Amino acid sequence: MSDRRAPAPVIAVVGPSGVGKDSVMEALVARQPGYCIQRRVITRPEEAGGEAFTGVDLVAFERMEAAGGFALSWRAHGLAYGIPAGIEALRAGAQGVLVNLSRGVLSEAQARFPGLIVLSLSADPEVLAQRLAARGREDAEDRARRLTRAAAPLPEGLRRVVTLDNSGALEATVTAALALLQPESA
Ligand SMILES: Nc1ncnc2c1ncn2[C@@H]1O[C@H](COP(=O)(O)OP(=O)(O)O)[C@@H](O)[C@H]1O
Ligand SMILES: O=P(O)(O)OC[C@H]1O[C@H](OP(=O)(O)OP(=O)(O)O)[C@H](O)[C@@H]1O
Repeated sequence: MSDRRAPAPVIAVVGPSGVGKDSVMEALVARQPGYCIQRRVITRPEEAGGEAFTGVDLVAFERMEAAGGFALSWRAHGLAYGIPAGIEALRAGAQGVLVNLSRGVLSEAQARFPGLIVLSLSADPEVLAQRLAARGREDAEDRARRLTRAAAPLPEGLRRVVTLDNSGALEATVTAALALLQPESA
């Protein structure tokens, strides 16, 4: 009998821009030893701030993509996003690996990562608009475009979905998320 542990589940944190995906991910990792975050590669300058990510230009991104460097990649908001293939090494040593994904890539993610858990966050429309504005990274036009995707549905056929409203305090969301995720990821 092998004594190798199965890879940790990938926990895809999804929801509209400004809903709090990165904040919830950071708070979950701070509260739950064994959880870690897989950083994304994004065609955005690292100085833009926000989550910790690897910023590359489109030529470098497409080179990495063609070389099989991404477990998943997609385009949104005029940017290209990739989840490095190195996520498998993180899964080998963790209890859960959190990634910020597009809702549009979830079916592919479930096929790529068996046992995928989706943590789907929502917030009231006025809260979303306020948070996006407070973040201050996008101009008004880009913010308005992002808000039109706020209610985008999840694809059919996802097997493990945890849905939470993050309109209230971050701590409340994280406590609820841990209670719902831990039995599943233990
Ligand atoms: N529960 C919350 N209560 C108050 N502010 C929050 C909460 N969750 C996130 N925020 C704030 O909202 C903004 C957007 O959060 P962020 O985590 O960047 O969202 P996303 O990754 O979904 O775009 C940030 O300024 C963050 O500090
Ligand atoms: O298909 P959707 O579910 O609408 O998602 C589209 C993109 O928006 C989200 O980005 P995020 O809110 O993190 O914005 P950012 O990557 O520009 O920070 C998500 O991480 C995807 O990259």
